[in-house]
Amino acid sequence: MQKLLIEGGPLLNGKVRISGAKNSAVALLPAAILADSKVIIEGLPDISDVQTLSQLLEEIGGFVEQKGNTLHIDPTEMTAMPLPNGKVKKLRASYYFMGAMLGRFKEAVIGLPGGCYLGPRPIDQHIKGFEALGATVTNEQGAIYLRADELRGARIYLDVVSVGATINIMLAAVKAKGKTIIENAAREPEIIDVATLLTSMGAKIKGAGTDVIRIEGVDDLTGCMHTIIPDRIEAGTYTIMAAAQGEKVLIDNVIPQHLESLLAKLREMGVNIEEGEEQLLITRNDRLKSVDIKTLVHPGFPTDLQQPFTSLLTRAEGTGIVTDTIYTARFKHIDELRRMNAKIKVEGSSAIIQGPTKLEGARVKASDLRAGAALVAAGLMAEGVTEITGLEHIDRGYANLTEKLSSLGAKIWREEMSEKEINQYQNS
Ligand SMILES: CC(=O)N[C@H]1[C@@H](OP(=O)(O)OP(=O)(O)OC[C@H]2O[C@@H](n3ccc(=O)[nH]c3=O)[C@H](O)[C@@H]2O)O[C@H](CO)[C@@H](O)[C@@H]1O
Ligand SMILES: C=C(OP(=O)(O)O)C(=O)O
Repeated sequence: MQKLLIEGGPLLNGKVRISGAKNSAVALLPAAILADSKVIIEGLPDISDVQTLSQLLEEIGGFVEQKGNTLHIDPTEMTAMPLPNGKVKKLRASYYFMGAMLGRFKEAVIGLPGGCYLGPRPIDQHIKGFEALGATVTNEQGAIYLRADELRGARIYLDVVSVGATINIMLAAVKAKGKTIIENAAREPEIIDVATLLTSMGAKIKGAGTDVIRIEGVDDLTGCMHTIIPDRIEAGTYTIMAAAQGEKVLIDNVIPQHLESLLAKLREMGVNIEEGEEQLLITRNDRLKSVDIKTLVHPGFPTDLQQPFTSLLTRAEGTGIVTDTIYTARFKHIDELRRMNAKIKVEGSSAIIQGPTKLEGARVKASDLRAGAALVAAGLMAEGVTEITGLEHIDRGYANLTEKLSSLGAKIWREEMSEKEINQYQNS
């Protein structure tokens, strides 16, 4: 087990290339289950969520071959093998095996998903969708059992705008008989990316990226080749780090339109941003002003960037309020930032940040993926050395983080933890 060390202070300079989107990748891999021949996905991020999903595809009989960042998935020999335990608990997106296996085999047994603990993360809207399509769904000892004699298209109104439910229902509906309409659908770019892959496989989908998605079921889906979109959350994280501790940083392979809400807030703070077609250039402003943010469904401010944004606010002048309306308890990073001398209090679903404060290096723990990103951003700005444990969370979603930040001039490295440190970490 390793820990991450950062000696804060050096200003970041240079270019960082953004990897393929985690939240697309984790749906594209299970989507390959639906094809009757090889699916090739290019530009995948080098993260543990992708490795875990590849292993799950192999567990159900898929043949998966990795060539650099490209994955060749041959789904022809796959079966409806139950996956009640084990790797499915390691990540959130294992829930996409429900929709994809139901779509192909009309049955599936999948353990309840893991992933970042951000407060309760129910999947009732996924289940509502599967049931509307004709499936019987039961929860037995922590595993979801799904079965249908036939899937039939349906009109499904999501009570809560959910990324996972929107994609999962799409996966189950593309091979259902007749027409499915998903109303109050989520509009994240990753949903468009998954719809693009499914369309290349032969699915008939209209409206992905809007709040009404129409799907006309087809009998067969074939293999295809697909290139994944860039990760807007990784891009947003590096943009925040550049605003926090950059001199001149070029973020490459980004779709700026995917980050409009973040860029608007950064500009309001006084961050200098130049937008290119696929690049963002961030140059230093020593005096940033505090702002308030409220997370919302896309295209609002993403909850996944709220935590790193909190770290940035510690160096801005004035009081900033961060309110998370999607995950109202997503504040486990705050106690750790306080250890680093941040002046922050949590009230209900808001964190109130008083700046500017000079952060100080400390021993801190990443409780989840974006809490980890928040601590890395803080470590870059802090005086002295910050030691971060909980790297298994960071590795789920940030490809080559140490290498990328080192190439920008950060003093960052990984070290093996001693047995005593591992015990302390596991008991904390
Ligand atoms: C793998 C993946 O893509 N993860 C992302 C996805 O998670 P995920 O798909 O799990 O998040 P959802 O969009 O489903 O959740 C949004 C909100 O709806 C609620 N809800 C969701 C489903 C449901 O059946 N019932 C229900 O009440 C959730 O508790 C949450 O408050 O979107 C989140 C919100 O942008 C992001 O933080 C995650 O990074
Ligand atoms: C919450 C996240 O991921 P997951 O849904 O995979 O836990 C995230 O990417 O910030």
